[in-house]
Amino acid sequence: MQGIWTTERIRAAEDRLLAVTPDGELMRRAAFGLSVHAAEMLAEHTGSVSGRRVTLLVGSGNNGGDALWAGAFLRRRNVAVSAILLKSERAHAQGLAALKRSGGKVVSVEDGPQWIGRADLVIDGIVGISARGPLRADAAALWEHVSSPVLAVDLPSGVDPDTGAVDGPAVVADRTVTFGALKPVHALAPASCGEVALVDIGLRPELGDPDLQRLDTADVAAAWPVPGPGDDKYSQGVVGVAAGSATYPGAAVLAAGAAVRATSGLVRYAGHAADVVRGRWPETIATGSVTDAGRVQAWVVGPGIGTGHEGRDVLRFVLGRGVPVCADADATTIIAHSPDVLDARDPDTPLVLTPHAGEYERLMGSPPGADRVAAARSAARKYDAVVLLKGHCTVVAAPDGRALVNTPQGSWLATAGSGDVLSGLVGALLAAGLDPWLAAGAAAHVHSLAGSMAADGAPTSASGILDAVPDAIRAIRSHPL
Ligand SMILES: NC(=O)C1=CN([C@@H]2O[C@H](COP(=O)(O)OP(=O)(O)OC[C@H]3O[C@@H](n4cnc5c(N)ncnc54)[C@H](O)[C@@H]3O)[C@@H](O)[C@H]2O)[C@@H](O)CC1
Ligand SMILES: [K+]
Repeated sequence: MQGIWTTERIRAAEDRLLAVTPDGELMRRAAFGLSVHAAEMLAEHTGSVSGRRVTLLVGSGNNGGDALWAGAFLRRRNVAVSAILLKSERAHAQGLAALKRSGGKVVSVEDGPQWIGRADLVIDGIVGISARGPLRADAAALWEHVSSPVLAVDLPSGVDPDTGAVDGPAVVADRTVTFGALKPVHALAPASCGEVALVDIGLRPELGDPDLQRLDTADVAAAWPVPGPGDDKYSQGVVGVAAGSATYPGAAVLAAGAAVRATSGLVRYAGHAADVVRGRWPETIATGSVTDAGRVQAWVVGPGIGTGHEGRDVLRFVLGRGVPVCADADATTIIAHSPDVLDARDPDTPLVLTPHAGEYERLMGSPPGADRVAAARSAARKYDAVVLLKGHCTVVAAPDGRALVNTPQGSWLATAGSGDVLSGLVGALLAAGLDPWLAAGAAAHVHSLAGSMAADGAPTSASGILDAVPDAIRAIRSHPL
């Protein structure tokens, strides 16, 4: 697992470390790491380091100090460094002195655009973890002129460090170099951060348990069910899928198909699309009703079942079986409109809810807002359920407060039916007995990997994602641990 800490926790840890570290040492460690990445980017983009031009955008805090010190280190490699001080009277004094000593040039904000225009690389040291809100007018005006690759110091300025929200002008970086630990912005705003690199400044021992996590490939590989020699089709966990309708059988085919592709046990289907599901997935046992579906170890319920009486009865029935349930799509809407259906649930059986923003609003009475992690946590508490909040980055929260983020590569998953595939994956992992929070997180991880493998740079579809699920699992399991 990769740990992620809120800026409040980072600051407290930095204070403890600063108290036992010589003055300026942490900033120099951070800045040296930053300068290494800057040189690497120059080499990547221009083929050389010496003789290249770097422009620093420098704000009034320590983030600007990091940039100035990095500029001084880059001078040692014969890089021409110019620094635009947004608040010249409040620029980091030691950093500025170091840059000047090294032969770096300080240029005025008015002359800034021409220096930015000539730069091979721009380093964003405008603000770091202490700032909130979009770029202010002076920085936003300079940002307009940037066309070279951008390296962000700690985080892209103008993006909220704790939520990744962008609410106005903000830096978009090709690479973000952060110090000591990942902050929420790095997992929640991949499009703003670009590639994220972590420079160790010795903070980890001061940090304690993370606030938020991200699954590594190794975590997903270790969690994914693999049958042993003693297993048969029942012992691996039977998945029940209650989805789709005679008019809309697609959701049923996709959710059942994902369960078929994700694990090697048995999948039962119950609903009005039984013939279509049986035709597409002959390995399933398909019946017309949940009441005669037979025994399963977990249910996926909701996609395409409708929100009327019949859908409610189906949901109530599966909630009362004493097995984990993944309630998706129409099932979330039913729960929002008729919360009494949850009375059928044995409180000890896990429930996973998978709302997108609109379904979340129905469940909670207000939209998720900028802080999607807090939003998922509060829904998890309210419903005593694991809540998988869909969006560009998927957030999974458990009622006990655990939360993880899945950071995707691109947005190809935003395609019709993609959610049906995800719920089938969650159901398969629940039936295999995984902890429901981990099941939802691992399913989101494989789903997004399958999406990017299926897309491979061009649009894909839910069927494409479904077909790529085995490749995604294979890629994860063959990844060196
Ligand atoms: N404290 C430490 O131990 C270390 C801190 N480091 C760096 O220090 C940064 C945090 O430094 P600071 O706490 O000085 O704060 P920042 O560098 O984040 O800047 C805060 C300053 O920016 C101004 N500001 C606030 N909102 C703004 C906005 N929207 N637009 C423009 N200016 C705004 C404030 O007046 C304040 O002076 C980290 O992100 C990291 O880059 C690193 O050097 C590593 C070590
Ligand atoms: K920054």
